[in-house]
Amino acid sequence: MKVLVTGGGTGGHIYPALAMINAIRAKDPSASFLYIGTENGLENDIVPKHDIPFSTIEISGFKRKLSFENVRTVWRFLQGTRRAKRLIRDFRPDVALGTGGYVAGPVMYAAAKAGVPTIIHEQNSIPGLTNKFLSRYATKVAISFQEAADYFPNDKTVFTGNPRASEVAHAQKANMASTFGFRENLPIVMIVGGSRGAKPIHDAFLEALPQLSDKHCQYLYITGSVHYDKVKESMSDRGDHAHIVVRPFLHDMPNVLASVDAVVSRAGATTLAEITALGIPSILIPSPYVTKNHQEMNARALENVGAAIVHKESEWSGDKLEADIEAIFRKGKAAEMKKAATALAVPDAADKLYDVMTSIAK
Ligand SMILES: CC(=O)N[C@H]1[C@@H](OP(=O)(O)OP(=O)(O)OC[C@H]2O[C@@H](n3ccc(=O)[nH]c3=O)[C@H](O)[C@@H]2O)O[C@H](CO)[C@@H](O)[C@@H]1O
Repeated sequence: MKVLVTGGGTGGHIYPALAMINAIRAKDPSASFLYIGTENGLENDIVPKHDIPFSTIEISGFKRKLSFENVRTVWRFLQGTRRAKRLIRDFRPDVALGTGGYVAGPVMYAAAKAGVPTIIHEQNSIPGLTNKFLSRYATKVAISFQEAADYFPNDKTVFTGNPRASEVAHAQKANMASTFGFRENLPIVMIVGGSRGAKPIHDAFLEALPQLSDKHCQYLYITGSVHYDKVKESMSDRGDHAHIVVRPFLHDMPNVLASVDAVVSRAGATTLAEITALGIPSILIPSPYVTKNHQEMNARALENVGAAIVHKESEWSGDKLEADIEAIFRKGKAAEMKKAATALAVPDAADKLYDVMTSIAK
C-alpha cells in the first residue's frame, strides 16, 4: 500500500500520523509512505528522524478576521495545492491520511481532487477549521471523541480514537533513574505545556517552587524548546531544586509517560489520548487560545468521569498545583483517577483506523 500522509504545525497533529505510519509498517512491511509538511512546522524537525520520505509545501493559516493576509493565504493555498498535486502525481498513493493542521488543507484537497481515497483524522472534540473544510471532500472522517460527530457528515464519519493511544499503550518504561537521576519509590510528576510549551504553566510552576520543595514528589518539567533558557534562568534565581529535572523537549515521550505517576498539562487532544491510554491521573489547564475553546471541551470529558482535575488558566496558580498534588498522592485520589482514565482509553485506535484505510484504499 502506498500511503500519502500529511498533518503538522504542532505535535498534536504530527504524532498521531507517525503512530499510524508505525502501525501500518507493522502490519504491512512493504507499505511505502510520503509525508508532506511545511518547512516551518514542527514536522520538519520530527518526521525526518523517523526514516520517512518527507517533502514540503508552503502554506499559512487563515486569520479569523478579514485581512489582507488572507488574500496571501488564499494564494499560498492555491500554490500549495499545485505543488501537492505534482507530488501526488509522482508518488501515486493508494490512500491519503490527513491529521489536521494548516498543511493538511491543500494536500488533502489536492489528493481528493486527484481521485485518491482520503481519510481525515480529527483528534479533538470540536474540529479545527482545516478538517471541517476538508470533510466535504474526504472519503471518510475518523474521530477521537464522540462529540465531534456533530460537526461532520454522518455517512462518512467513523469513531476510531487516536492512533497515538495504541502506540503509547505498548510503551516500555524508561529508566528514570539513569536517564534523569530520579530516586526510586518517590512519585514522579510530569509538567508539560503541549508540544510547544505554555508560558502560563511556567509562571504557575515557578510561583509554586517554594511549596513544592517538600520533596514528597519529583518533577520532570518539559518547558518547550523556546521557553527553556528563560525557565532555567528563573529557576536558578530560586535556589536548589534537586528534585526537579528540566528539559526543553522529549523525543521519547511514550516511554517516559509510561514511567510517571501524574501529569500536569494543557489539554491538547493527543496528550489526552496518551494519558488515558496509560491511565495517568492528570491536572489539566486547557489553553483558552484555541479554536472554539476546544481544549476545555477535551478536558471536561476527562473531568466528567473523574479522570482529571481541570482548572481554567485564569484560575490556576501555584497554590492550586500544590493542593492538587496533595489530593492525588496523599489523600488517595490517584487510584480512582487512574481507573477512570483507563476507562476512556481507546488502545485499539490504530487497528480501527487501519481497517478504515484499507477499506477505502485503491
Ligand atoms: C495551541 C494548539 O493549537 N494546540 C493544539 C495542538 O496542541 P499540541 O501540539 O500541543 O498537542 P497535544 O498536546 O495534543 O500533543 C502534543 C504531542 O507532542 C508530544 N510531545 C510533547 C512534548 C514533548 O516534549 N515531546 C513530545 O513528544 C506529546 O507526547 C503529544 O503526542 O494539537 C492538539 C491536537 O489536535 C490540539 O488539541 C491542541 O489544542
